[in-house]
Amino acid sequence: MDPMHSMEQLVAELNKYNYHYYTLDKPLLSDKEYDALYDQLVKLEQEGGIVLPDSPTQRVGGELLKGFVQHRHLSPLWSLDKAQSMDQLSNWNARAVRLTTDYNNKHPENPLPPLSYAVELKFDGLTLNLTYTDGKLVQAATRGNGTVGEGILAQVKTIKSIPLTIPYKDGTIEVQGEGMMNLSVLADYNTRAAEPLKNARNGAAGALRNLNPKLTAERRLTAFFYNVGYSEGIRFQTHKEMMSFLHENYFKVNPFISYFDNFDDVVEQLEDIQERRAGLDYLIDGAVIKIVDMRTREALGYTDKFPRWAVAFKFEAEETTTILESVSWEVGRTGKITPVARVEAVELAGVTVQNCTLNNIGDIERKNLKHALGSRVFIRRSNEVIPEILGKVTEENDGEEIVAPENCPSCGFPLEQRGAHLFCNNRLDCKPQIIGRITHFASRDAMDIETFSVMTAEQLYNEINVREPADLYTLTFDQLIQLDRFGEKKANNLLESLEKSKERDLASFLFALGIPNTGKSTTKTLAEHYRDLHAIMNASAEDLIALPDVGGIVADSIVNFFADPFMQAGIEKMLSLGVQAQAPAAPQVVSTDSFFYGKTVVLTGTLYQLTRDEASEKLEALGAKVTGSVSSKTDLLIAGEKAGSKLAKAKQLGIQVIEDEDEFVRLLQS
Ligand SMILES: NC(=O)c1ccc[n+]([C@@H]2O[C@H](COP(=O)([O-])OP(=O)(O)OC[C@H]3O[C@@H](n4cnc5c(N)ncnc54)[C@H](O)[C@@H]3O)[C@@H](O)[C@H]2O)c1
Ligand SMILES: [Zn+2]
Repeated sequence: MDPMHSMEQLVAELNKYNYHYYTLDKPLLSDKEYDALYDQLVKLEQEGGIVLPDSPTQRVGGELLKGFVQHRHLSPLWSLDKAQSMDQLSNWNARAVRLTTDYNNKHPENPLPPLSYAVELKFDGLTLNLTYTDGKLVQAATRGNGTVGEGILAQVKTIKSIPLTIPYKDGTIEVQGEGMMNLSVLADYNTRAAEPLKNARNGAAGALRNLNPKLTAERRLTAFFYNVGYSEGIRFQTHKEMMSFLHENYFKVNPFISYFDNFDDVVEQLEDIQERRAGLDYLIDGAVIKIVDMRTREALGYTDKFPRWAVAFKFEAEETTTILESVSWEVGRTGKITPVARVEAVELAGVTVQNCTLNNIGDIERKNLKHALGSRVFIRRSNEVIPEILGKVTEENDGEEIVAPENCPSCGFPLEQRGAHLFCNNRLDCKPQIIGRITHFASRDAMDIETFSVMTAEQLYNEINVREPADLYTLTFDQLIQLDRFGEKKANNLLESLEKSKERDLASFLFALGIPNTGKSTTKTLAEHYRDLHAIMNASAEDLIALPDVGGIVADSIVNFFADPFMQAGIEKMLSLGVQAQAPAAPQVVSTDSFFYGKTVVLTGTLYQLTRDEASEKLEALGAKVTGSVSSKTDLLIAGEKAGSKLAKAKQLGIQVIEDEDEFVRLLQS
């Protein structure tokens, strides 16, 4: 195809995508795919030296929606130059260095200071421009095309963290930030929403560009501010000054901002942010590097589209689209049936994705995926979890139907729907459930039976009829030695590990039983409170609810589990075979002298002199309570290296933080 023709096609295509993304808030492809097409266009334009008049490379943002009043920004809002690799980033820096040197050669009497950089998170939400006159919020607008945006004052006023009045009363200013939906808020919203939101960015953008502010309020948005775009009465010399101004005027500014004199340190910080990304409660799609000195910013100036004094370093995308090929149904150890999707292989965040989770049949309905087989879907992968299907790209029901099974795919038993999930109730005779229960029983945090794996469980099931955890304790050397791949040594090792596991403590034993909805921390609470297996087996739901962290669902699950004669028999059998399930010795009376005594402590980040588990144990021995998340009840945060969102939150809440590991260790010993 001749270049002109492909350029026209690309422009048309990209403009269509822009319209769906910016104007309708309903993207037709992932950012990753969009960016690839966009880069292709930029390349053609550069090679051919021609730019079509309606090329998206020439404009910031999108078209305005009818129905909103327009707002002309007092100074234009810019897009950001992008770097997708370290090379591109170095090029950006080289240009900044060169322009500064040129300037200094021309103005030797008043040179610019050496370059220094601010590194901020690049929030992935909707740009907001707020206008304050004499201290009062008088307008709020989207970025629009950069010059004119849509007035969304009523919508923005529903964001509780945005101040309606500010102390600065010297005429008019405009400040810019990003309207966002926290991921925890999105998850919570989606558990109740008739139509779940596909992602937090669309959740925020859709809510803000909606004519009904009530809907905006329901989405419980938040906003981070990072720029003063226009001001009558105040000038800043540095970015730091500007950020202090925003902070002093009650704007929410992000705590992850750092300043560097050396470009190599900037690069290191980018890696650091990338590692923290998965721990943040909001979406970021990169980091923004800005030159700190305002006079230098003026000297470097702007291109048509963006400032030369800032650059966005884009991280690897976490979202893309692919084709949903088929769905299979897997049976878990509790009998829960999970739909697993097979998708057309696609690269995402550094790995090839082929399997995605669909959670449950309720989710398939809610996400409008019922007729999605063979269609294009959005998938998202964050951190190491298996990617999730977020929804269909188009709204039409143009795919084949995903048919939920009526019978267990493994044992054929009729399935029962409870809530959003399907269950196979044939617990005693459904192979994957049995294998799952036995494997879980043997796992590290449970009975910790060394060398035991799913394969062992299957082999024991197939060849020696092992049907429940209790059967493990009846195994004999003669039985094991007959098994495939079992030599004398392996058989003895397994028997020894089984023998050793009989001494596992009560909490681990309870966890090993695999009570539905009951995790490690709950079984620990149970063991510490009751200190006796039969007391727990006989506890009523009322008693259980009185314990910390035990709610109604968990209490019912525990009671139902122990009411089951099959479980009771299995437990008694294990006890008769020598399993002890003892509570640990009563806690030592601790001295109240320790610095940590009576404090609620959270550990985060990497420690080097001891593991986090060891640190927890020591803290507990000194009378501290160690918890997992930072809240207003936290007294102290121990932040090791690479601490992420917990550290930020603790700082926000004004909680005492120990960041120096040596000091922490010293306090443990004193
Ligand atoms: N999927 C689609 O169909 C589609 C269509 C169009 C655009 N897009 C996406 O949008 C991007 C282009 O959008 P753009 O031109 O607005 O650029 P951009 O969104 O990548 O960068 C500019 C914006 O960054 C925001 N920002 C966040 N944190 C900031 C900080 N700390 N300091 C300064 N600004 C900060 C600002 O709101 C600013 O407007 C593309 O890269 C693409 O990924 C996707
Ligand atoms: Zn079954």
